[in-house]
Amino acid sequence: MLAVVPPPVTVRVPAKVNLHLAVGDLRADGFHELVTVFQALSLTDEVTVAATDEPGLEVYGEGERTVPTDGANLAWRAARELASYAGRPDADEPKVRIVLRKGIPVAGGMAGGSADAAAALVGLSSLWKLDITRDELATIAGRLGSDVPFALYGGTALGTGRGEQLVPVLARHTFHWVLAFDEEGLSTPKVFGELDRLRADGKPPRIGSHTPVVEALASGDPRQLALLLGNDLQAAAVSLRPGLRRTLRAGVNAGALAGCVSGSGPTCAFLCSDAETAVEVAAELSGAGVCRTVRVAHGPVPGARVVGGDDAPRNAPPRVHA
Ligand SMILES: C[C@@](CO)(OP(=O)(O)O)[C@H](O)COP(=O)(O)OP(=O)(O)OC[C@H]1O[C@@H](n2ccc(N)nc2=O)[C@H](O)[C@@H]1O
Ligand SMILES: Nc1ncnc2c1ncn2[C@@H]1O[C@H](COP(=O)(O)OP(=O)(O)O)[C@@H](O)[C@H]1O
Repeated sequence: MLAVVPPPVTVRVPAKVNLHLAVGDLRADGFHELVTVFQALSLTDEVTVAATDEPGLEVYGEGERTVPTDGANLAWRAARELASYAGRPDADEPKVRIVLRKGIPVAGGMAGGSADAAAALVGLSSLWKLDITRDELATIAGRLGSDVPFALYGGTALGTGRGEQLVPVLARHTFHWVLAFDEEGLSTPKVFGELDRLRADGKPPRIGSHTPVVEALASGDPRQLALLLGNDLQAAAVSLRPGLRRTLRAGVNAGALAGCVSGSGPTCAFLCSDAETAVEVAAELSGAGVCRTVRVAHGPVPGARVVGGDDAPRNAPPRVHA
């Protein structure tokens, strides 16, 4: 009998930066209540999924040696969750090969693992020809991690709950960013823990409401937005990684409008007035010796999408196996 093997599917998925990240108190379930404004950036990972009888996962690019290739990988967990949701018989070990090409720094506060999970959900829905909506995928995504639903939708969004409940936010125009990657990642739970510790000592002050940030996004004026970037986790990330103070200063000295730690860090994100300035800031920051790598990016961009722009697999016609 002839079995048609579907062609592999490749999905591109964005990193995120938190323009506003207000951390509430620790909940009974171990998570903190959040109010955050996410923006998806043109810094991306690419995830290819292919049907196979020899399941496995390969990682290339940013942090390739530090990313787990076993069942702990978020893309692999996504494959299992989706296979189980779809009632597939291979749900324990889905018959897929997953290849991650990473541009997003690992443990960098830019949600790279979450992005790969979102991309795996989108890629496998297409590979397995599942009749599933993005909202259904978002429910599965929320079980995998607080940041995974946003990576599905992209754009600019307000996140509440533990960050997984999303509503889109209007962002006029494109914003230009410079990203400074640090030598090593920071663990998200450790940074939240450090914030709890600092707060128990009565510091630091909490950032205010997200409303002015939403207004600045609607105005499209980067100068207005720059004044409002705020992240409650920044003090905790800087406390664990004091060198970030120098990086943040260097970006502003190089000509950025403002800088902040992205999420739980240690990546620093610098908002610039336009694309040309971003390139100049990146060049100066690379020479300043305050970080490992510098990247230029813009946002908002769409969430996880099959490469080629539609959900049709883009590769050569199906191979036929005897
Ligand atoms: C801080 C943020 C901001 O967007 O992003 P990153 O900097 O990690 O990219 C997110 O809240 C991270 O989301 P994500 O990385 O998906 O975290 P999860 O897997 O859901 O949780 C990992 C751990 O972080 C802590 N955590 C996470 C989210 C939250 N609202 N409260 C928490 O206290 C908990 O200790 C949890 O066990
Ligand atoms: N696909 C993946 N890519 C990166 N890290 C992953 C992945 N799957 C699991 N991880 C684990 O998740 C941790 C957090 O990774 P990441 O999502 O990149 O950082 P952050 O939560 O700071 O945005 C890593 O240290 C790594 O051990």
